[in-house]
Amino acid sequence: METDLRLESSLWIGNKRYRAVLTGWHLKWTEADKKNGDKKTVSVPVAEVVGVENGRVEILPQKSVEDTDKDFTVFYIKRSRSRSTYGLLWSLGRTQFSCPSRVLRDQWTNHLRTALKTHSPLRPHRLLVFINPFGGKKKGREIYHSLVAPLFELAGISSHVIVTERANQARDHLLKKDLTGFDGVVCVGGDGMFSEVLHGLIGRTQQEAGLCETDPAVTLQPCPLHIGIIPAGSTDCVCYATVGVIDPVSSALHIIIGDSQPLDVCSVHHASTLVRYSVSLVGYGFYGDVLAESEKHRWMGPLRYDYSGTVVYLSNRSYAGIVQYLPADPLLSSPKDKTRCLSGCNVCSRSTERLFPHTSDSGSLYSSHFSQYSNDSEGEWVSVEGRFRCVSITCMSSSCARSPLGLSPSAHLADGTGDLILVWDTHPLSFLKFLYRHTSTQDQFDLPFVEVHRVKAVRFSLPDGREEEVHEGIGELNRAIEEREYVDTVSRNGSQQQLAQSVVERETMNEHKTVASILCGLCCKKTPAVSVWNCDGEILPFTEIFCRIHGQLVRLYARGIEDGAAMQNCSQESDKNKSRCITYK
Ligand SMILES: Nc1ncnc2c1ncn2[C@@H]1O[C@H](COP(=O)(O)OP(=O)(O)OP(=O)(O)O)[C@@H](O)[C@H]1O
Repeated sequence: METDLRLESSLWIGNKRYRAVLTGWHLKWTEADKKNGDKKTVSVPVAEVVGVENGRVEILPQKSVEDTDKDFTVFYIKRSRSRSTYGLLWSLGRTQFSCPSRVLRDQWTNHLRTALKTHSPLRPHRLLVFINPFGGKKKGREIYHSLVAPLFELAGISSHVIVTERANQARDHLLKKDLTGFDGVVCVGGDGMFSEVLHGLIGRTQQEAGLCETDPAVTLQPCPLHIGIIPAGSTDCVCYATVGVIDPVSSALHIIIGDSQPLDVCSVHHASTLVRYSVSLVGYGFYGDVLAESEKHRWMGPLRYDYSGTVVYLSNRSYAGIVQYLPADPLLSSPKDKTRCLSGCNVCSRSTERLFPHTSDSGSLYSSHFSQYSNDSEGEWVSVEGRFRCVSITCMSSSCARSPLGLSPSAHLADGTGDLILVWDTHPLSFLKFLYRHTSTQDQFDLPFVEVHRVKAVRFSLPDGREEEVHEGIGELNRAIEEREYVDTVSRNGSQQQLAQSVVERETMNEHKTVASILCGLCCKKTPAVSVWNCDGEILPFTEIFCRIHGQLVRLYARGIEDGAAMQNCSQESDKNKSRCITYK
């Protein structure tokens, strides 16, 4: 809805005269000296104005300022399509305006700056930035200083930058240090770096609330600080799934304008221990084996995943297990409804109302309504037992450049549920068909050996007697794994300090044997009895786990995937509350 007109005058861009109008919500300019039919209007939402500067200013690739009395420059978000990605790329648009007088120039810049404050209440002022200098191609520092810092400076954001010197430094900082005055935390790196920040912020929030995060029955408190991701890793899946592109400038612009995307988080427990948090994949069987295998070939770089995928596929394994799950309300959505969770998703918005029933303004979501956070009432658990090629739980579509629709194309980012995908033992060619469908638009769930369920919690256990089998004949391998510093890998950016205490110590030895048996299978070509869990790219030290989905536990500086086609479809609908979830082909 447009508010009252705020400012209108003639302005010049180059030697052309324009009629410029600033309403509460939009800055528009229309060429004045053209016939009505030929007039084109450029309209920029105030919420997407990045900054307003006096004079004729450029920012990228280098800052230059021509300080003139009658000019001002407006920076704003421009969108373009990228052939290789599903979402839209954002870049910095710039228009230099000339006014007839300095007084009018000052009026424009003051009005625009006031409009920005009024209409973008979630814009950050101060950010804590962690850069992993070793993530991906080791370009984190360069990416931040050349592409991101100039944009933050333009937007008036001050940042405290920490270049990490060791794994888990960001997590430990967030758990222990004073965070007063920060609006958000930015990680420059890949999914591992994001995971560190996720664990640190969730842990800190629960500490301050006096909640015991290890207890799976406890309803965790949402984090008050937003997380921004500047992609600079070798795997940037969380960024891809929440922004739609892997592009540091797009991500920086989402941070600057204070976009806010809630995200569900899955807590993974073993007995009374919190093992890890996950946002994308908790996978047993194929995905666990591929990760375990790839750890042996780190020297190959990202190619190790292709290599390990082939090795594991050829070893043709399935695993026995008991899966119990708590289904989500089928009336709200379904993993097979062929919709996509896109920016402004209606299912997620309705979930916000359900999870935080007394909140009307998302900006105040975490400040004043903690006590209103309500848990869905428990339903009936369902139990299945058999042999599985893989068991996967995902809180989001987990789309990535290789699998543009992801593991579960209709999963939602913030509806308080996860999707449980069960792939029963099947012929190798049928399993290959399932895997191949992830790279195309064919429905990977439309296969007789695949089940998918929308769930709130999942429990996985081994059939009686399996543990015995696991522990046979693995003494040698245990030693080999210790040499490979497996223990370090597991705890590298894993659970909080307080989690891995006595229970872990006692059980870890047994569980290492489980992992050993996997690696044993791969080296000795003997089929192991159990697989391992791959939790967002880390191997879990336990086989029997309990997973619970926590609705909208964190917020990212993102807005979900913007899709041009979807926006066009929706703009043709008259209903104000239309769904932004479109049908995919
Ligand atoms: N200074 C550092 N030295 C070593 N490791 C670090 C450092 N800073 C962060 N890490 C760790 O590096 C791991 C990988 O980082 P990141 O996700 O940024 O890059 P990546 O290339 O995508 O990694 P990967 O593909 O191996 O997950 C993270 O788990 C993080 O804990």
